[in-house]
Amino acid sequence: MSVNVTSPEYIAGGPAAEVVVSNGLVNTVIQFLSSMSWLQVVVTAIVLAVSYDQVSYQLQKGSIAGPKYKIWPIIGPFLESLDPKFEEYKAKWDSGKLSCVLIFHKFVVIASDRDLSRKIFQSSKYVKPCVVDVAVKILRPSNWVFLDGKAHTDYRRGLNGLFSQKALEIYIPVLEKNMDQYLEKFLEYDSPREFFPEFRELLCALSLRTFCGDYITQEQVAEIADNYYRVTAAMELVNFPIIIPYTKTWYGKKIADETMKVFEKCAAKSKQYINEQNGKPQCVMDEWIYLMKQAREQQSEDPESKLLVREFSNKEISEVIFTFLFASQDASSSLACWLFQIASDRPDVVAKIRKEQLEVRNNDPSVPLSLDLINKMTYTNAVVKETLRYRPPVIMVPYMAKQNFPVTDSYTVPKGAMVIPSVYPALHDPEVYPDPDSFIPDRWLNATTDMETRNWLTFGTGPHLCLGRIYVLMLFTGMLGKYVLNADLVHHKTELSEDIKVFATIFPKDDLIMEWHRREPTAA
Ligand code: HEM
Repeated sequence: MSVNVTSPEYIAGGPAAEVVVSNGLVNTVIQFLSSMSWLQVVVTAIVLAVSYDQVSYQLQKGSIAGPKYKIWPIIGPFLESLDPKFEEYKAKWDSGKLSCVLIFHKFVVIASDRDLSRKIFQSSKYVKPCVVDVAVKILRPSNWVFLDGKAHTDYRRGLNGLFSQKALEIYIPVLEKNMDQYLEKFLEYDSPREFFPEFRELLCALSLRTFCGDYITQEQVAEIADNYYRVTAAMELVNFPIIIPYTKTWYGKKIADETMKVFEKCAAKSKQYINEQNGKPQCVMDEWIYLMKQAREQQSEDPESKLLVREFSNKEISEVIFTFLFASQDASSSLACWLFQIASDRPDVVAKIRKEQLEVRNNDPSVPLSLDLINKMTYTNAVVKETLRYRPPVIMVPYMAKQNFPVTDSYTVPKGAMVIPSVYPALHDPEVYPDPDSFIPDRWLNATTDMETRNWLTFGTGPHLCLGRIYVLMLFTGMLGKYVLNADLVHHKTELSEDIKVFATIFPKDDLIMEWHRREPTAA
């Protein structure tokens, strides 16, 4: 807290008295400084800065858990934050329901408790999502993800229809065609390889085809899939205030801008197809433009009716679609890595999935995917849900306190602090998920309310709840079933396979070494 010594609250007397006192004080300080050597001035400045830093930390920390003193003066655990370790996060969660650190001047409060995490997610009066500074430059300041409160809720209402059951049904044939192509590619590899990059490419291609259909060319898909990692790599906690050519942030922004340009052109083509050729929606863009058309027609019939979906420009569409890619790419790649690693390590789980896959298709493996079929895959879906619990891709979500936030009766998060609800501890709560460090898909066959709601923070909760959550479950249930039915997955385990690497989301530390072999889907 800074104290203004010239403020009326601080000294009694009128404006004239204020000037006299502050002049006197300034003179005393100047006299004191001029009697010191430069070395003494520098040492005094450092001592004052370090003391201020410690006092500020102690005041903000209050009663919650955290190091007794800020061990590294000024920078705090900044170096650790550049290379985050899962074990360090875990130690923080174990240290208390609320704990804290101070990195430079940024005070960070971490909630590990389920109820406190939910409270933070749902307190939009006090908090808003917090992104690293460079995200605003890369995603553009006009992007909807930076809206807050009512403006955010209203905008989001226009996007909900893109992930309704009806819309999801439309995307399945496109997804299946692309899943098949990648399955062939994986089966053709003649030796084991790291599947972390393979899955990143697969998920990028699936997302791009779902979002843009055939308006995006195969070359554009390949180029975006190849380069997208530069966007993730650019999102560092601390960046230089301006973007310097040929640095990580420069490449990140370049790729984002080029990708948004591609999306803008796709949106123009989709408008032509839906509006001028009366086409049937086949991808997210089509569905969005179709919903706009429907809303327009409804309003022309009934001018008094409120527009359900307003008109979005091609540029706006391109920015929103980019946020979908941004939100999905790392989390979905993380889920793919854990899901296929876990499945290949557990032949009993694979056998049950295969049995179910044949049953729902009446023993005809050529039956194409549909929403109806996927909804019948109860066990396969349980495997996906258990993976999302056991290895949740997003382990915590940073928010920022817009004002002092009384998070408990005894502790108030100071305005401006980062406040982070954690996802992982709620999903490893032994009272709700007994034996939480074991992978037990069957637990989902008789799920309790707490399992599916109060503790289920995998996709967040509250006004920013993940827009793609139902799509994720549908896509991965369909894909796991199909891949396991058609391939034998061999995992080359290393001593790092079970260790967790944090790279925006979480991945097996050895990048998952696998090989895939073709199998006869009806084989016993
Ligand atoms: C395994 C995959 C995924 C996981 C684990 C995941 C998880 C999350 C989480 C934890 C949040 C923050 C929620 C909050 O603050 O309450 C989020 C937000 C979001 N997700 Fe996902 N997500 C996944 C995939 C996707 C996909 C595929 C899409 C789009 C197609 C998507 C779109 C979004 C969007 C747009 C937001 C921001 C919503 C808003 O601010 O209103 N996500 N996701």
